[in-house]
Amino acid sequence: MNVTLLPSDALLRVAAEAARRSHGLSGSSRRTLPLRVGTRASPLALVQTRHFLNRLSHFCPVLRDLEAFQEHQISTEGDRNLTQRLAEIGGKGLFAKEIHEALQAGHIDFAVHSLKDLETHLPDDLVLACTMTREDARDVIIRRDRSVEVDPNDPFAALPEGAVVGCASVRRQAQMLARRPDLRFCLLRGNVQTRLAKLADGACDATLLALAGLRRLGLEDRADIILEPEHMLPASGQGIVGVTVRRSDEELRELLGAIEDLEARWVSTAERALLDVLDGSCRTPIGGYARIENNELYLRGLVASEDGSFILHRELRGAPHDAAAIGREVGAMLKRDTPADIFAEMTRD
Ligand SMILES: NCc1[nH]cc(CCC(=O)O)c1CC(=O)O
Repeated sequence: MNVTLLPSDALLRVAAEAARRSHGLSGSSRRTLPLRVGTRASPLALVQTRHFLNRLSHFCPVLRDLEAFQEHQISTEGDRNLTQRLAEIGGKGLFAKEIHEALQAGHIDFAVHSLKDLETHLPDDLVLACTMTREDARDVIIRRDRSVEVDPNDPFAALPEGAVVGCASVRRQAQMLARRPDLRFCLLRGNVQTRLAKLADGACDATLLALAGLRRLGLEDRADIILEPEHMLPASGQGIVGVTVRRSDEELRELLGAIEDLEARWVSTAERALLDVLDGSCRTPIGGYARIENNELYLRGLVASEDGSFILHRELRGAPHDAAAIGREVGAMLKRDTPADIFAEMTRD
C-alpha cells in the first residue's frame, strides 16, 4: 500500500472534517457537560492539558464554551516521591496510576499525559485515544556556566572535566557517560522550573531536559546545547502528548481519534512497541526515536548499561502502517544483541 503523507495542517483539516461529521458530541448527544479532564498538576502538565483543550474545542464547536471543561488535578506517585531516582521507584505507571483510577471510577472523562511517562501496557479498560502533534523530541544540556564554546559535532566536550550533572534519567546518564566517563551524576528531580532553580543555586554544573517541555513552558531561551539524536537518543514518546479514555466511551473515543495527528500515532506506535519488547521499565537505559522521512518510517533504538560502558543502537525503515512490527523488530534486535547480564540488571528487585 502506498501511504501519502499530508502536511500536519492538512491532516488536522481532514480530522476536523471527520469530527464535524461524526456524531461525537453533536446536538443529539445525551452527554452532560462539562467534560472532566484529568491532569497532573505540574506547570508543564497544565500547559499541555490547556493546549489540548484548545485544540479540542477548536474542532468541536459544542465545546467552544469555557464552561465545557472541568479540570481535575491529580497527584501521582511520581509527583510525590522526589528523593529517589525514577529507576529505583520502579517506573511502570508512576505518573499515571492515580489518573487511570480516576478514569476507571468515572470521576473524569479523559486524561492528558506526556506519552513519555505513560506505560506501554494500559489497563484493559482504558485506551490511548489521541496522540497530538509531536513537539521537538530532542534533549538539551543546560550549563550553569555557558562560557565554553560548543562544538556541534562534539556537544559533550563543552562540559568541564569532572563536571557534576544533575539528572534522574539513566538513559541520559548512560549516553553522556559513554562519551564523557569523567562526568559525575547527582540526583536532580522535581518539575522543570525546580530543576532549573536548583541548577542556578549551584546544586550541579549542568542538567538535561527535554526541549519539548522548555518550549511549552516558554523557557526555550534556557536551552543551551541542543542534542541531535545521534548524540542523545530521546525516550520513546518524548515530545508527544497523548489522551486516554475509557474503552467503553465510544463517543469520546471517536471525537478524540478524529483530531489526532496520524504521524504522531505512527512514530509513537513504533517507539512504544520497541519499549514493550524490552519490557521497558525505567531501570535500564533505553531510547527509541522514530520519524517519517520520504513516506517511510525510520526507527532507531538504544539499549545501554547505566555506566555507559555498553551502548547498542539498532535501526530499521519501513512502511508507516507497519509501525508496530518495526518497533517490535528493532526491540528484538536490541534484545538479541545485548549481553544477558544487562537485562538481568533490569529484572532485579
Ligand atoms: N518525566 C518528566 C517529563 N515528562 C515529559 C517531559 C517533557 C515533555 C515531553 O517529553 O513531552 C518531562 C520533562 C523532561 O524530561 O525534561
